[in-house]
Amino acid sequence: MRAGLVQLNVSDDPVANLDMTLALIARAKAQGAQFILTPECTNGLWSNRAEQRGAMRTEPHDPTLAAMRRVAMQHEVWLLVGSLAVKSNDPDGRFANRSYMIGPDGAIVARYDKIHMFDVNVSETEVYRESTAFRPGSSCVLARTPLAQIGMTVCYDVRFPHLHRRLAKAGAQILTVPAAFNHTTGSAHWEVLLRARAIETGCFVLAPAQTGYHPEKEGKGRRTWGHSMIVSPWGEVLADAGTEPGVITAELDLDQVEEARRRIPALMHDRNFDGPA
Ligand SMILES: O=C(O)CNC(=O)[C@H](CS)NC(=O)CCC(=O)C(=O)O
Repeated sequence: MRAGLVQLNVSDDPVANLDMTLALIARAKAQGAQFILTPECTNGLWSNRAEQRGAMRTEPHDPTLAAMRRVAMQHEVWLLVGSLAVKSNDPDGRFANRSYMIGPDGAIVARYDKIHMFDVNVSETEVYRESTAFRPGSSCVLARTPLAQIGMTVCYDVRFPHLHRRLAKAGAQILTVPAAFNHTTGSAHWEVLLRARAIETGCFVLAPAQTGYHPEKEGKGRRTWGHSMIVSPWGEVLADAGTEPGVITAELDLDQVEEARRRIPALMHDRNFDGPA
């Protein structure tokens, strides 16, 4: 199976973001991709949460989601929409940061709400409080498709290895890590984290990412790292998108999942042990 990852540089204009996304999905299809993936926050990144609130829709009324279902049907591909910010039923009015697995008939076969919120002071000037705008999910999701068993995660989740291990033990062959990784932590951690998750689990890791400069955040620049990546179950980087918007593809041979786990059966070697709780 050929996977195609779309790397985006979104703004706070969902219409322009959708145009760019559709053009790059068409390019991935032209390059032979049967499974196409887009980054976290495909419908946009906002600097101003009040403006974002005005632009967000509930799931049945989200124009990006409707367009993604149509384009999956049009190209007859499986499509992982890394995430969309959608209005949820949260009592505090927060959005969901929700990832969608869409089939070639346009049906939504799985939804995953990002569990771990990026509430982090990257530096004195770079502060993120994702949980003020987004309501975290509380369920781990494995999408069972005819393509593969696909463990769904989003961005900051990549730092929580037990989530990935649980997905792999439940049968995942591919882990999806759509992201809007920030530039500072991306340069230090992104590739290492992705390769570690692949090696630990014996899964392919598909990580479509945002790249470049996004609308200013309360006067502070927001810059994402790019480097969308396809990693094999042995931990090799099969493709790296660099820093420009675009598409990368790679052929995924799912037999490599079993092979990597046969060579290093660490997934089966868990033991109970005593010690600090
Ligand atoms: O805020 C929004 O609108 C959309 N959400 C994001 O972009 C999220 C939270 S700020 N980004 C991350 O999780 C980056 C994680 C990261 O960079 C790391 O783990 O180092």
